[in-house]
Amino acid sequence: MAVRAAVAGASGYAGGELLRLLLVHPEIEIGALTGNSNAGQRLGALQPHLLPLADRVLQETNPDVLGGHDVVFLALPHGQSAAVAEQLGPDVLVVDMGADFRLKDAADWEKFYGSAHAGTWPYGLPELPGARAALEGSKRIAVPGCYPTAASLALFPAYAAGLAENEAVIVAASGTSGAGKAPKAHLLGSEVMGSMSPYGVGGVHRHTPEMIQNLGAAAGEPVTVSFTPTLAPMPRGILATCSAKAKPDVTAESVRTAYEKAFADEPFVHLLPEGQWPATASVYGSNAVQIQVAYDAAAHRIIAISAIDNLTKGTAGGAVQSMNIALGLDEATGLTTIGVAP
Ligand SMILES: NC(=O)C1=CN([C@@H]2O[C@H](COP(=O)(O)OP(=O)(O)OC[C@H]3O[C@@H](n4cnc5c(N)ncnc54)[C@H](OP(=O)(O)O)[C@@H]3O)[C@@H](O)[C@H]2O)C=CC1
Ligand SMILES: CC(=O)N[C@@H](CCC(=O)OP(=O)(O)O)C(=O)O
Repeated sequence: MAVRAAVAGASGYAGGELLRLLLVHPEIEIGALTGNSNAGQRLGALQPHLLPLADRVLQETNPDVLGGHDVVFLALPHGQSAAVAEQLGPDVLVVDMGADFRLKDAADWEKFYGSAHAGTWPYGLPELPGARAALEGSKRIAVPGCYPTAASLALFPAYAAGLAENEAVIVAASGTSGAGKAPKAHLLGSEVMGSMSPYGVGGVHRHTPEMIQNLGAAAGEPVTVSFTPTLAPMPRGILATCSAKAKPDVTAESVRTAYEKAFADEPFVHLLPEGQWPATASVYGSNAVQIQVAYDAAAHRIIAISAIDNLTKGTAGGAVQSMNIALGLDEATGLTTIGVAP
């Protein structure tokens, strides 16, 4: 019997990407689609690439509309999910693509998001140590932020293997869809095209505590993270350049071995052959993650670089992958590692 799934936030970028994936998922039947300011609109007017759903009309986001489904995806601005989720029954699988339930530390939440902490749900990055076990059979999933997905996958093997000192430096470039559909002055075409620019500099970006949480868990001790996001003139993709000082006695060989071991059985993470480097174009529209790692002997640092599609593995693909695990389906059901090129 098909799994009925509702999508709240179906007019947004994350909701649209999720629907693109759910339309080809063999176990899913798409139920209610909701919006906010666009409630009452045809989906075809908002997401013209989702042809099979073009005549569906967006409903309002409320528990009456979202109830009665097996799975409810919340692709809402952060801070909006908790109120909706608490009105959905404990038997419904709720997958929050926003930030509301990602952080364990309430003080971190309050500092970076400026509101009361709603709680903590099993974290939807299955590749992290112990994450799959927490997702199996769960009725609540917190999908990670896009930058923490890219950065945590790039660096956790170094920490889990005890190869890196407890400070990491992460500089990541994101495509503009990471900022959502709502118009923003710094995202006007003429501001973004042909230029790269940093933002959220100096430890203030809200994804910093999420990276600290993930890398600290892998290390088994606190890790400090200096994170600098940058905006790149492309619609999709994240390239994260991550480094950490190596512990004494680390060698290029020990680093390579740790990464090979960490990703040997992963269906979506591809540790590239030595000499080949990740590129956002190679993972466009796919749930794949490309990773390469190097040991800089002169600086005594481990350098790990990852590329993801922020809307696929960074949001909607990660959500579907975690949903599959929670439902007991094969983790890769409905997902592809095949990209679009050029
Ligand atoms: N874009 C990305 O790469 C990533 C996004 N995410 C997260 O996914 C979530 C959605 O992001 P994204 O799709 O980019 O954002 P968009 O701005 O593109 O879409 C937001 C969606 O939420 C709806 N919405 C807005 N306000 C409310 C409200 N008060 N109540 C109910 N629905 C509301 C909008 O409806 P309407 O259009 O009808 O007003 C729209 O469907 C966010 O939490 C975001 O942080 C996570 C990882 C990466
Ligand atoms: C380019 C850009 O603006 N990116 C977004 C991150 C997108 C994301 O992952 O957002 P959530 O944590 O809210 O899910 C930002 O830096 O705010």
